[in-house]
Amino acid sequence: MGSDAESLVHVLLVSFPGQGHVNPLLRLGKRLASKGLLVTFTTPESIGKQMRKASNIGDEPAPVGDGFIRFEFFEDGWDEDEPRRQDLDQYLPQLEKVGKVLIPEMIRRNAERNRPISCLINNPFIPWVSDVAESLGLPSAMLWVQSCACFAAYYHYYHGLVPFPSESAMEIDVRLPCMPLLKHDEVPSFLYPTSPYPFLRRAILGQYKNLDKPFCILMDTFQELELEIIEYMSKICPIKTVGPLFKNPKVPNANVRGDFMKADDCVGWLDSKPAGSVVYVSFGSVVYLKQDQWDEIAYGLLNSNVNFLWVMKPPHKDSGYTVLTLPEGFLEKAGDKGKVVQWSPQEQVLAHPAVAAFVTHCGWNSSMEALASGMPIIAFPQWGDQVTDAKYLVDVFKVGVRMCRGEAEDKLITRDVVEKCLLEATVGEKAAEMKRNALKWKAAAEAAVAEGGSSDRNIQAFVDEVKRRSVEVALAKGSKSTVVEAPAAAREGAATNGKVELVSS
Ligand SMILES: O=c1ccn([C@@H]2O[C@H](COP(=O)(O)OP(=O)(O)O)[C@@H](O)[C@H]2O)c(=O)[nH]1
Ligand SMILES: O=C(O[C@@H]1O[C@H](CO)[C@@H](O)[C@H](O)[C@H]1O)c1ccc(O)c(O)c1
Repeated sequence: MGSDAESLVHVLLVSFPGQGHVNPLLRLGKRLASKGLLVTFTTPESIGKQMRKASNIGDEPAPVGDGFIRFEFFEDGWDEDEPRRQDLDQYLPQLEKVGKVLIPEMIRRNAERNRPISCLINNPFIPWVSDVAESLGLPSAMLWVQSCACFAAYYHYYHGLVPFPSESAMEIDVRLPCMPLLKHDEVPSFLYPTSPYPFLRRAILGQYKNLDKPFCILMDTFQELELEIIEYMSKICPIKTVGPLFKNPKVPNANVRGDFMKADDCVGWLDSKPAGSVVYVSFGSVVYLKQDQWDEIAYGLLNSNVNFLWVMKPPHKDSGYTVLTLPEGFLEKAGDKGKVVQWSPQEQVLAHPAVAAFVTHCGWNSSMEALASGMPIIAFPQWGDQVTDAKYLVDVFKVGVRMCRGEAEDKLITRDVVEKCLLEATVGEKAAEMKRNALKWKAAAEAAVAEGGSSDRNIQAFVDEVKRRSVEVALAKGSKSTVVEAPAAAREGAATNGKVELVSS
């Protein structure tokens, strides 16, 4: 590795191996690198393999702005074809067991190669990363990859601060400070007593058990979007909003991406369509609908007569899902009005002038990408944070219409409802109003990440703090020579050029 990269303060980003977790952490990594850090991104090799195949990940550190980003993956201890990876109840404990050994080894290896790590950053579901940091005397931070509203909901649940739906009172509404009243089915659904995903509730709440360890909780949201709840929770936790992370104003190294699948080409097709004429339909990387629901959506799309781009990702072979099919003759009937792909370049799609609205499962990444692209949505949430995000997108941010309330409702949304929602979001006064609101959020998002905006200031403050702490870490370890751009406070009385040189003892 070039000595340029070696002289930079080095942070290690450890990601849960899900697309909705890798994307925001990698985007954060690029942002930190652009501000002059050396960033190493790690996640299990099973995903590393997919990322290398689908994206442009080389062996050398990639230059990003003033810094660099590089990748190192770790083995999770299971065979390549192990089906238990699809069962988080079994996989999360395995990751913790292996990660607690391999991440310290990775940190030691990097120190031996003249790039000592000064800070660890993880995303939710793998809270043990802050235990690793603590055991090695390193500072850690956590990137929360959902909304601040969801963060607050989990926080109040974990500490038992307000009543939540329980077995004895399933349908109670939940009143949280600085938030609209949440109906029982608008609370993150992992908290329902009947949730079929208790392991995800445990995984998220594990993060709250460890919440005193990270010195900073970074959030992929922005001050202006969730003003009151961010101010409220910031008095309780060391929160810094840094989103929307996907909007990187200086577009540094757009080649570094973390897709698990190569995106199909659909931009040429979009180019051939009139402005505001296409509905984009995607349910993210994990949600998988039932065949009868898929059929209703297909007929709703045909009957509405809109142009559509529909993502139909294949299920993982060990997921237990059967492959969805399209109704007979569907593609012929749609003709050039419709295009079906396995994976899309979503950021490009949402920014495309042909796209009028987005049918989304309301994962937080998709929600932020839509908001920050000025894209009205049609909410089709299923579980977890998605049901809360849908509430906010429709009733608070006012950029969408609701097509369903979530998986727990167990209701087939018929083709008539699908058609009605598609038309409501694309034609008429309500559609125009949602578009105006969406464009306001787009402008606010751009201002937040622009130089001097709320998220940009927070990123800069975080980078300065990491650099300041790296000096402390190096002093405590009596480590090898590390040259850092000193933050203003540390510069007083220090060496020239705003640089501090620490020499090994
Ligand atoms: O065809 C697709 C579908 C999704 N995504 C990306 O995958 C991520 C999905 O994250 P989200 O939180 O929306 O949902 P999840 O997949 O985690 O449920 C987002 O960054 C999307 O831009 C994409 O690039 N192409
Ligand atoms: O939670 C999982 O994925 C998604 O994460 C996003 C960020 O937290 C969130 O906004 C979205 O709604 C989720 O779908 C996830 C769950 C289970 C699993 O096996 C995964 O690989 C990811």
